[in-house]
Amino acid sequence: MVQRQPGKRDILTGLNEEQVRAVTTVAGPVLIVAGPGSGKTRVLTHRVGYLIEAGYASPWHILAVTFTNKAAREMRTRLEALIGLEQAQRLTVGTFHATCARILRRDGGRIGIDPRFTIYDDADQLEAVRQALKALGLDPKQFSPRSILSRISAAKSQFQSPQQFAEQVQSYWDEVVSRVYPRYEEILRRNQALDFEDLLTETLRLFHEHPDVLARYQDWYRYVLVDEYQDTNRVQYLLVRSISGAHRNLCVVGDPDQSIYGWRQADIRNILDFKRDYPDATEIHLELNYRSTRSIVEAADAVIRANRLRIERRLRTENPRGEPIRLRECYDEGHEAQFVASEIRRLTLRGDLRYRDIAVMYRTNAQSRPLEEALIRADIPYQLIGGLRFYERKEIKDALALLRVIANPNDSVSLQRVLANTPLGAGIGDRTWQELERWAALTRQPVARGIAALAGQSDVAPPQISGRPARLLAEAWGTLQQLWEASERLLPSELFDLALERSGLAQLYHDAGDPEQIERWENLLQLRSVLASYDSVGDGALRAFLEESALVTDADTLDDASDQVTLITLHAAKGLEFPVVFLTGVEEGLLPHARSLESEAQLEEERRLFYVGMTRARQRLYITYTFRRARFGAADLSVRSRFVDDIPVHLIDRGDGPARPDTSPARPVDRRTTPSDGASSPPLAVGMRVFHARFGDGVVAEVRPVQSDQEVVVDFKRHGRKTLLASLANLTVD
Ligand SMILES: Nc1ncnc2c1ncn2[C@@H]1O[C@H](COP(=O)(O)OP(=O)(O)OP(=O)(O)O)[C@@H](O)[C@H]1O
Ligand SMILES: [Mg+2]
Repeated sequence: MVQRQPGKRDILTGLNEEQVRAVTTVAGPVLIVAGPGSGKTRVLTHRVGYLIEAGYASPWHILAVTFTNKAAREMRTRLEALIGLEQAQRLTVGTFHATCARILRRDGGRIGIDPRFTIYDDADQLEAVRQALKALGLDPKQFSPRSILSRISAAKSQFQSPQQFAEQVQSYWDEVVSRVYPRYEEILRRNQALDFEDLLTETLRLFHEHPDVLARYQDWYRYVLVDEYQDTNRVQYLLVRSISGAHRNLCVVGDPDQSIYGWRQADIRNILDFKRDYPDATEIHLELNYRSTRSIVEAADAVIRANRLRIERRLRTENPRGEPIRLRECYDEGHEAQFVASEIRRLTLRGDLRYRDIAVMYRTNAQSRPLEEALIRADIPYQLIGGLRFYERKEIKDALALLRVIANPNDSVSLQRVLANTPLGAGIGDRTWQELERWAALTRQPVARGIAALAGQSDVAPPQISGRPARLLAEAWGTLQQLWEASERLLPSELFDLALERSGLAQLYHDAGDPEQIERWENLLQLRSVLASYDSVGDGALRAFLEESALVTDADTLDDASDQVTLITLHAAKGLEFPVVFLTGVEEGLLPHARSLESEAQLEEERRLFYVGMTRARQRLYITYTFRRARFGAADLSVRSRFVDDIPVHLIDRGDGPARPDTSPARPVDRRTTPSDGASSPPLAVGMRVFHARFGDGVVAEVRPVQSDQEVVVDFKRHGRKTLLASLANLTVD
């Protein structure tokens, strides 16, 4: 096949002067700091193309690090168009985690890591914490495994060993964590598993202990490029510095104003310190935003300028002014969702916009539910990013656990899952499992070995299990052995079929009649088609597949091909762009999130998050907030986010009055008199004594006109100060 090989010129066309400089300054360290939509990612991609086309490097000498697998795939696709498929395939483009996993598979043996190691994803890690808690006799219901895990992950990413962590314990909570942490590590080691933190820290340890290995990678990756550099943490920073240490051809791009992963130990100093660590670095600023209309750019600029901890920089664009930013107050979250759905309907009916051009964003995952309901009711197709993902469904996890056990028999967490959830383990109860675990902890051997001993295939003293459970375990072991043997000769998709059949999963789901089971079977078939795409990979195909599936991050489920509205959290939306963006729930307590209200630094991070959301929009930006919102089961009055106040009024369109709930009979709206329905509300004035059904007696402190209604601030005797909408509050005047 003859491929069109574009030359240098092609790679530089369509770039502005500064972008060309960023692409062609190939030697030495380069720092590109620029605002959203200024072409940072585009520059990085073209730079890779340029290095190859201009003859500076062969594809295999280039390492490009992206923030998500999705971003990696996108970059690769663009490069295929720029430099041809063959060249693009030889590049290393991936996330930190994927890159490190590859390095450890190859060279981890030098520091005692079995190349067949399993990668524990978030759910596996939580399960390991749960197991550790149980082993310590602590109740997972009392000590949130999620919080413990995030504390452990934080410690690990700061190189704190369990011992070091224990030495600096200061609270009761830390004390609990310090007991769980070593157990957690032990469980991972016993299962030959690495968590996400390990992938990075173990790679660093490998480099540190074996300089010859590091030297090999340094020589290999002569050109290193990193996107979204502002969100790298300390460990990632050290990795980048090590790998690029010899040639120093390191190019990083980022935007300190978009640093939103502080809670995951991202360290904004990495970008600020770059110049100190590389005093000879070429620094390039990209000035122009190509993504958004002038209204959006000016509004976003005004919002971010209110942060104090930032380098003064102006965002500007030559794009047309476009439409104003649409700010809408809605009655509650149901009404907000209705408003979003009806706007989407309106926009798409006009014909120039498709569903996939539209994204609805929110601060927390839980906010997606009413939105989903409204979209379903309006018959609008959508995809949810970061909800219950495909890979988190039970049947998928079960099948994956089975495949993992086949790839690595010593992975006890997966083995337990297989025995607990598939017909393979039918009849094997908790008691049996507890004994196996006790045995494993005592002998410091993988559980698999205990089972092998029961089946008469290992010389170690077997666990104390006899009778029917022992027989069942031995049988299951026999089946697994057949699968191990088969895995040597079968293609991934063939192995999948065999594994599903032998484990009984196929019969369980396929032969079942009810729709839910059929849906599960369909999901399994979908998984099979993913596996089939690895059939052509050759040796190590199964492992490559398991690797990818463990590393899929939230943003990776985004499927560009389908015409669907995207529902996504602000965190996952980083780096993406959409013609139309709805930012919903822009309220105090949500954005900024309640947890961030106490510290200035966290408040600033929340503001950056809002800024990231605003700057995803190309043509139209909606900002919505509610008058009241159900939180923790009870409806609470909401206050519009302070961030909105920083948008210059002339850029805003508030619509004509508060957006009105649609009182169609399809969804009866309780108590939903529209605010303009003010006839029943008494005239209120400051100083009046009033009574409210829920809050009791109070005195009016303030009255403000809002569109066609009044906002009343009342000091209640028992419940303190509340802000109410006059037409809805049903206040009785004394
Ligand atoms: N010189 C240019 N001419 C035309 N369009 C451009 C140019 N540079 C960038 N763009 C377009 O502008 C948009 C934003 O570019 P890109 O995604 O690379 O920005 P970014 O700086 O990486 O943004 P973010 O900070 O949000 O990740 C893209 O659609 C890109 O194709
Ligand atoms: Mg980008």
